[in-house]
Amino acid sequence: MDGPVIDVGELHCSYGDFEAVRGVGFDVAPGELFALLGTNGAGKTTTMETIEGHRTPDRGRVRVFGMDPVRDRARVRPRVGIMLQHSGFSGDLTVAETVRLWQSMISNPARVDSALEALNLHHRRDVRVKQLSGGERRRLDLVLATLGNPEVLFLDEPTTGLDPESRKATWEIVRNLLVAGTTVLLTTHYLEEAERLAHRLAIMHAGRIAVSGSLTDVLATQRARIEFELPGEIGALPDLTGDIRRDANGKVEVRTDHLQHDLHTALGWADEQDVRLARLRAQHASLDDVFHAVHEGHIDADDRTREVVTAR
Ligand SMILES: Nc1ncnc2c1ncn2[C@@H]1O[C@H](COP(=O)(O)OP(=O)(O)OP(=O)(O)O)[C@@H](O)[C@H]1O
Repeated sequence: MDGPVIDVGELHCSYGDFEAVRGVGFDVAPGELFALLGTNGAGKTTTMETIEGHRTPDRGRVRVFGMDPVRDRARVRPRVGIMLQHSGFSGDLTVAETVRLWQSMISNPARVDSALEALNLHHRRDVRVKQLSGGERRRLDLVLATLGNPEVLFLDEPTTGLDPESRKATWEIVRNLLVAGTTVLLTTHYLEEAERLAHRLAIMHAGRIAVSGSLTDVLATQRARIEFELPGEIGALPDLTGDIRRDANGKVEVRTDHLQHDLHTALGWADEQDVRLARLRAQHASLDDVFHAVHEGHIDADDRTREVVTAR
């Protein structure tokens, strides 16, 4: 389709007097994975549920395939797969019975066997759902969400509670879905998950998007860092473009917009002074740094200069 698959603008949602989502806006292009990150209670699930059509917003725009997910539910729902944080299936049914039950409720379902094989659950088909491990249960949730071959998949914390191997297996499945052209909206607390999977991402805090864009854009909102240690007898410091701080133990930290230039200068200075820069590290900002800055309020959604909007 032309235009975004998901289009959200100035979205506001409340629980009673409490406004949980305060003017959120983003769009997701066909075949793209967009990740919503954020602190606990930031409003990710509320935003997701509103786009899924489970909640009517106070105000703002929500469009999926250009349609209103609440008003046009009958036309939107068959094209969408949803993996909730907690699915409500009976634990007494076996895995195969659960998949068959779900299959009977949707149009265009995949075959039970191939769906279970894809997520390595085939050998567990006759086990009751309540006897599955947490990881197997999450994989079953993913089987159910993808059973109708959806064009758009909503994944709300799909790998929470999974061990590293199961998490990687889930990422592989999501990657295959992306290759097949599925559009994905993901919420996660795992920064690595967003780094590995997302084409674009947004970090939410207190109901707002603090920063959004491609990973490169988001990382560019924070300065790079150079760290080293100097012996106590060296009082001078190199003349760098970045901000330099030195603590009582001789540890030096530089925050800079010009990593390569300042690193070059620092190394030249060390040569001239004949000093060793012990424990030298130079690195661009990580997603963890950006997340921390958002959490600490150093990136504010109202500070529009910090918001990065990318043109695709
Ligand atoms: N049913 C509800 N009634 C009242 N307040 C709610 C309800 N559901 C969520 N909230 C509040 O709305 C805010 C946003 O919650 P939401 O679950 O959307 O955040 P989240 O970013 O998904 O959080 P988490 O990462 O912890 O899952 C939180 O302050 C939460 O306490």
